[in-house]
Amino acid sequence: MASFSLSDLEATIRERARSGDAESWTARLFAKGMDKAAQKLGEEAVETVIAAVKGDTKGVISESADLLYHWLVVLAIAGVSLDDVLAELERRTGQSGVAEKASRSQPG
Ligand SMILES: N=c1c2ncn([C@@H]3O[C@H](COP(=O)(O)OP(=O)(O)OP(=O)(O)O)[C@@H](O)[C@H]3O)c2ncn1[C@@H]1O[C@H](COP(=O)(O)O)[C@@H](O)[C@H]1O
Repeated sequence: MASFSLSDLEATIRERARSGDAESWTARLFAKGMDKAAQKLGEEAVETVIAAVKGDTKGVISESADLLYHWLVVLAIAGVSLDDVLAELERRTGQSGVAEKASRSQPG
């Protein structure tokens, strides 16, 4: 299991965005704004889909890494944190738990 987390990458992205470093892809993407970042996210999503459909395992891993990185950039520009998304996923888990219990208690 990798010791690196999406939370680590989110922190790196925020730090690089603040740096304004001309060599930093992250800083340059933030400077270009949401339209460019969202476009890159869409491209990486499509490239991931293509790799998956082709059965290209290495491609799926590499494109997924690009996808997650650009997804976190879009989240940051949108002012949304990884925690916000995880909280929503957690809420849904709770909801499905309630739905499952309800269906189990139904007769027949
Ligand atoms: N995980 C990534 C990461 N994944 C992808 N990319 C960059 O995303 C870019 C997009 O890939 P493309 O193949 O589409 O690039 P491109 O064809 O040059 O782009 P366009 O011409 O389409 O605009 C590439 O330049 C990659 O380097 C990333 N850039 C940075 N990170 C992380 O962010 C950290 C900070 O990076 P800097 O901001 O560059 O310091 C790094 O240490 C990494 O941890």
